[in-house]
Amino acid sequence: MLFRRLCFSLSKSCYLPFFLSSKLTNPFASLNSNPGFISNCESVKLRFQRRMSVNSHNLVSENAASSTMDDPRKPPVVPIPSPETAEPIEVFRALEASLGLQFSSQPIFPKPGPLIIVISGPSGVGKDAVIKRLREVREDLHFVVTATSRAKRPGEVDGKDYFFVSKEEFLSMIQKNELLEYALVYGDYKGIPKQQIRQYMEKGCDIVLRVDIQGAMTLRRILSKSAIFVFLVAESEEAMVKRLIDRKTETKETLLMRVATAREELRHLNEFDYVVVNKGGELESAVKLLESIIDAEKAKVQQRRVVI
Ligand SMILES: Nc1ncnc2c1ncn2[C@@H]1O[C@H](COP(=O)(O)OP(=O)(O)OP(=O)(O)O)[C@@H](O)[C@H]1O
Repeated sequence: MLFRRLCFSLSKSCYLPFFLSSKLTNPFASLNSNPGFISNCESVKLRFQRRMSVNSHNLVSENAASSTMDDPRKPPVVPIPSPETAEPIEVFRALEASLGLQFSSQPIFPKPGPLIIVISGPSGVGKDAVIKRLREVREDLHFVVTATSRAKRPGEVDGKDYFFVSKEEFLSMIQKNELLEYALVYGDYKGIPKQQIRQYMEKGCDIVLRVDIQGAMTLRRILSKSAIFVFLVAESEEAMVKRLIDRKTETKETLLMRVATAREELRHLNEFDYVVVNKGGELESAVKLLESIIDAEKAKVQQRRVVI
C-alpha cells in the first residue's frame, strides 16, 4: 500500500523530489526556451494525433505515447509516422522531435581549402603545355605568373607567361622578401611572388606553381607537406629530347645544357608526391590525371593546410 502511494506521488510532477525535477530528467528541457522547436513539436504531435484517429496502424502505439507522456521522468515520445504512407516532411519533423534536435543544413564536411599544386619536371616534358590545358578545363585555379629576368621568347606575353623584369628589379624583390622562392636558372633569375599567391588563395582559388626541379626542392623545404608536388615526365628520354629539339627555342648550347640537366633531375623523382607521364600525343590524359589528383586531394579527411 505504501509502495503504491509512493509510486503515485512520483508520477505527479508537483510531488517530485528535487533530484527528479523535470529539468534534470527531461533531455528536452533545454529546448523549452526555443519557441520554434515547441511549435514544431506541437504541430507534429497534433497532426499525428489526427492521423492516429484515422489509421492507427500507421503509428507507434497511442497507448505507449500517452503513458510515457504522463511520466515526466521520461522524454516525451513523439510518434513517428510510417515513411511509406506519411509525407516525408512529417517523418522528418517527427524524427527531429523524437531526438529533441533540429537537423542542421550545414555541410557535414567543410568545403576544402585551396590547394597549392607544384608542377615540376625536366625541361621539355611539357609543363607549360599541360598547365595551359589544365587552366582551360578547370575553374577556380590560379596559375602563378613567375617573375623572371630572362629575355622574352617570341610569342610570350608579359604578365601572362612571366613577369619580365630586369636583373636589378629582381634583386630588389629578393631584398624586400617578396618572393616565396627564387633561383638562378641557366643564368637567369626566376622567382614566385608571395603576394599573388595570398591574393588568389583568399578568393578560394587553387594555386598552380610551375617550377624547375631545383625550385621544387626548395619549395619542398619551405612548404613541406602543405603543398602537392607533381613530377611531370615524358614517356622516355628520347621523346623528351625530341620535343625540346622540335620546339626550336634553344640554341645548341642551351639544348645540350638542358638535356644534360634533365638526366640529373630525374633522380629527384622520389621527393615528389605524384608522377604524371605526359605521353606524346596524349596531353589530354596527362591533364585528366592531374585533375584526378586535385580531386582526390580535396576529398582527403586530413586536409593540407598552407600559410604563405
Ligand atoms: N603530350 C605531348 N605530346 C606532344 N607534344 C607535346 C606534349 N606535351 C608538350 N608537347 C610539346 O613539347 C614541347 C615542350 O613542351 P613545354 O614547352 O610545355 O615543356 P616545358 O616542360 O614547359 O619545358 P621548359 O621547362 O623548357 O620550359 C612543346 O613544343 C610542346 O608543345
